[in-house]
Amino acid sequence: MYIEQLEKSMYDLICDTSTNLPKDVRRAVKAAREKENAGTRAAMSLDTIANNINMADDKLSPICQDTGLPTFKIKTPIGVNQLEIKDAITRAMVQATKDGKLRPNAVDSLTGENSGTNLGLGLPVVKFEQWEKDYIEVKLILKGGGCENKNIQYSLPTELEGLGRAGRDLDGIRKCILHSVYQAQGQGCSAGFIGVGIGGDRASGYDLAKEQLFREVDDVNPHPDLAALESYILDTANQLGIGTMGFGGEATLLGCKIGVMHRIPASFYVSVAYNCWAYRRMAVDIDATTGDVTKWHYNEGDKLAFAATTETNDTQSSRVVELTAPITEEQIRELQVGDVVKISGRMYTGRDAIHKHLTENDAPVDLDGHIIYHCGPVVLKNEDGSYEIKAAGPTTSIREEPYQGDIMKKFGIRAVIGKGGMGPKTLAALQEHGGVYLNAIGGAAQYYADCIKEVEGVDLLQFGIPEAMWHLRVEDFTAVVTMDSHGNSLHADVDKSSLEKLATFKEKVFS
Ligand SMILES: O=C(O)C[C@H](O)C(=O)O
Ligand code: SF4
Repeated sequence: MYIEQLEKSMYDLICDTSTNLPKDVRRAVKAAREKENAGTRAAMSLDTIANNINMADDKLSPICQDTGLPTFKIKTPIGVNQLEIKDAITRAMVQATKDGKLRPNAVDSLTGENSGTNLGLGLPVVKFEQWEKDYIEVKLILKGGGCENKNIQYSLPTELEGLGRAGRDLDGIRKCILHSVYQAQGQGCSAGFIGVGIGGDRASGYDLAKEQLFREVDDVNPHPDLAALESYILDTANQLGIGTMGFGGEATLLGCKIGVMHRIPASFYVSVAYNCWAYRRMAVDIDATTGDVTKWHYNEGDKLAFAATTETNDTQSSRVVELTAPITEEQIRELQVGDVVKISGRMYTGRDAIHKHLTENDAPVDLDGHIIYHCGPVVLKNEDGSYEIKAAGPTTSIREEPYQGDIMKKFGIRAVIGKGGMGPKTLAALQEHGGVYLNAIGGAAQYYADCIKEVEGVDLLQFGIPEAMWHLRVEDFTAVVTMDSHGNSLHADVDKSSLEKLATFKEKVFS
């Protein structure tokens, strides 16, 4: 009985973490929304995010399609069998994957094969500790890949762009943390949260940083120097003007939590774990004799649902252009950075494996005039053999920078949709070939799944569900032109202006 109940409790924890944003995170998103001026791109993005949080609630579906790398941190009373807990988690992970609450996310690093179950070497991460209490505590974080890629570790002393020398003191630490927010730009789906670990070695420093992400967003650090640093960073980072999705704006960082540990004389690390707004972490207390959940954490206060978006907000300050593939070069050349595009008709997903594949092979379909969506959806197969999209937001586009321009030219692709923007190589290709980069709202997986009316086919499914080429029929799929065919890039502009702003925080603040 204990075993079955424990498995059910673990299943509930996994599903809730994936689908229900914690209350403290909701409060932070709400505060960000209140800061942004209506009608701006940042406000529009936060509206979409708020809508998406509601939709995930209603459908009990993943907030973001990237259900991340699961890390369980467990404390057990002396005498509790930890192997049984691990087995219960394993079974619950498999079930949650089958039910579309988790995307199959475990990929063999050498062969690229997706296990399909979320189980693999070292996955999920499960860490145990013993404690004196008589109940079990299980914490879970589902940390997405795009924000994980923006984690950064500094070894002091160092030189930082914009900020100059960062020495081995509190002010050097301050500079590293500010820089970590700058370097993430919008790529980790800002507005984000950071956990910082000061000290340790490379591995324990990152562990400490990630551990900070289990703190309540609105707690106060008991260490006065760190409390002051946390509040300084939160205030200052929000002056960088990076904004939601890197579109520019007032809300860049929603939480900063800093922990400290000893180091050895030669090493001085500042490790930063960046988490997107889709900050999915939850914890439960479990009765050690029955396996029942006795308490949910992060549960103080009212559960905020967000007011629905008004259509006018979307369009107030932008031109809205409707597009249906195949698109002509002429149509693309008319688009300018800042235009809002509503797409109906066909688009194809393609992310890391597809981009590599297309550089070396022919495309399985005619891509001339078509749209590629950087997306790895959560998909379930129905009994009649058809597919259902359960979650389908964009992935970070910059990973395709080495391939994108060449592929667009080779196959005649006119538009790519993703998030976080792309670099100079792609920008040059857009100009030369007549292409456009469209930024969708990262993490808004329910919102975009709703725009997908049908899966009309799939190719290269052998790459696994997230990496396959899905043929989608969409309606009113909304995205913003952030790189156009005239050499303009909103991402380059925001990077430049935020670096200039960063440089104004060069002077010593903490001694
Ligand atoms: O893998 C994904 O679908 C998205 C990823 O988390 C990302 O932010 O790029
Ligand atoms: S797509 Fe964005 S919101 Fe989703 S896991 Fe990646 S970084 Fe987080």
